[in-house]
Amino acid sequence: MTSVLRAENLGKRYRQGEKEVVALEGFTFAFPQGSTAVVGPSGSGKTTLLNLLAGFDLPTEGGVYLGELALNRLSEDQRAEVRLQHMGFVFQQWNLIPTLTAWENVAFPLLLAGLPPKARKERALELLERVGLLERAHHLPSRLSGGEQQRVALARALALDPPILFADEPTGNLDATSREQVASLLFEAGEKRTLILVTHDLELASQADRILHLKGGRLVRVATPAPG
Ligand SMILES: Nc1ncnc2c1ncn2[C@@H]1O[C@H](COP(=O)(O)OP(=O)(O)OP(=O)(O)O)[C@@H](O)[C@H]1O
Repeated sequence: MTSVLRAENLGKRYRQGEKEVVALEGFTFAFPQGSTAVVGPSGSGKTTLLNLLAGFDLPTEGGVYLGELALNRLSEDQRAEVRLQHMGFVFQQWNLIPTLTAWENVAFPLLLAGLPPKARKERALELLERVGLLERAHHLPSRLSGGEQQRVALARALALDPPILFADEPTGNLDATSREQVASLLFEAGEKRTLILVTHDLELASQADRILHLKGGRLVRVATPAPG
């Protein structure tokens, strides 16, 4: 198994007036290929961890490494470039651009990456087909259901075929049927990637290859769910 993303003794403290909040402490883990769910009570550091792993935020201790690359030694612009090239994101709020159609939303990262128009459209339509939404390609997000919007968001996250995929409560706003559809597409996409999934939903987490339990900012347990 190859490990592309690694956290070493990762920590984050926030200062709140006189007080210091330890959001994450001593987190060391190498994320292998496949899916890793991160669970824990509210305030246990899940979002903090995701923000550090993706380089949205910088740690107060330790580091995040993508192969040999130390993320915290890079500038904000360089980290944004690393995200564009190596990471895809699916969040609870779909964050689709409301004025762009489904395929244009999916094609947006391809535009940022400098692909020519024809290649952008072809790739976007191929991705929409993969998530079962080809016939919705020309719809604006407002004309799509929550589950459909989340599938568009997943297609967009996969546009540049990133080796790392982050998902934060990706099924949080969905009904049971859409939840299953999105979960199955997500885990399928995660099989050959490194999928890092933050969730409160233990049923969703149990479909991952491994589950990291955070408590009070610390990694307290790494569990492997029983297959099936
Ligand atoms: N910007 C900030 N300034 C100060 N404290 C913060 C900040 N962000 C997070 N914290 C604190 O760090 C701790 C961890 O927060 P975090 O959001 O990572 O937890 P979480 O597990 O994602 O919670 P939830 O499940 O509710 O989203 C909490 O005590 C939180 O109050």
